[in-house]
Amino acid sequence: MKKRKIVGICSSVGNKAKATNNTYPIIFINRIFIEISHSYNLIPIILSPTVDISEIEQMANMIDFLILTGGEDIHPQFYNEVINYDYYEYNACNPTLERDYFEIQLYSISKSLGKSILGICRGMQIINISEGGTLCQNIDTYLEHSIRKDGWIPYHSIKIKKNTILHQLLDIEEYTVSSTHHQCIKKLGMNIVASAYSADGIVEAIELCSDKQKIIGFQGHIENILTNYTEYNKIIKYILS
Ligand SMILES: N[C@@H](CCC(=O)NCCCC(=O)O)C(=O)O
Repeated sequence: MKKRKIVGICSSVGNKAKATNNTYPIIFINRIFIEISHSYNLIPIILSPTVDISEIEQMANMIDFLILTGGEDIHPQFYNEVINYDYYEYNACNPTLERDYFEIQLYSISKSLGKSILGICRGMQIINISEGGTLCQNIDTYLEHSIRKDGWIPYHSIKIKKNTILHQLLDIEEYTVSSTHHQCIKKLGMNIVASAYSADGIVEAIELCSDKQKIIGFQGHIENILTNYTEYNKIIKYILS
């Protein structure tokens, strides 16, 4: 039997389990990543944050593909800034230093091993910070990028830059994405190419691809809109195959 490849999916850290009403710490992912993995005949593995470097190395060796998922704000200490907004409002129940450290290490090791990497939202920000870039800690532009308090998710259009892998894959100049973030890339990391922007100048996609490696980041949630915005399947296919 042909050995199935493994996709490692990073998880969020929380402290509430709705089903049981307990307050134990939990880790969780959006189930869509499991479904996407299965649709490519991959075995999904949920990666829990750890600060044990040997564990991180073993995880990176075990997987074929890495998905850095969305979630909490990355602490600005990882890009040499102090907090300049209400960090605790956005990360009320989740001190995320452990996850931040874990994902930055995991990204670097996975990259050095030549794994294909997809970063979504926070995941794209992890890629940028790991490559020496920085974030704008709180977006203040005319477009709506954050999820509203009642759960309503804004959509906006993005412009795709020519001469990028993203443009090669999608072969379109403009598309739409759903958006649930309040931070964004300020300074691009070394060698990172910004491949899409929103009308207010926010970096919406990045890439760091070569003949040997595929690394793509998306600020919007392409994973959640694959049925209606089918072109995004091409990105998933590019990374996971
Ligand atoms: N905290 C960062 C990143 C936002 C982010 O990843 N949002 C998605 C969270 C939930 C999900 O994965 O669907 C920011 O606000 O910029």
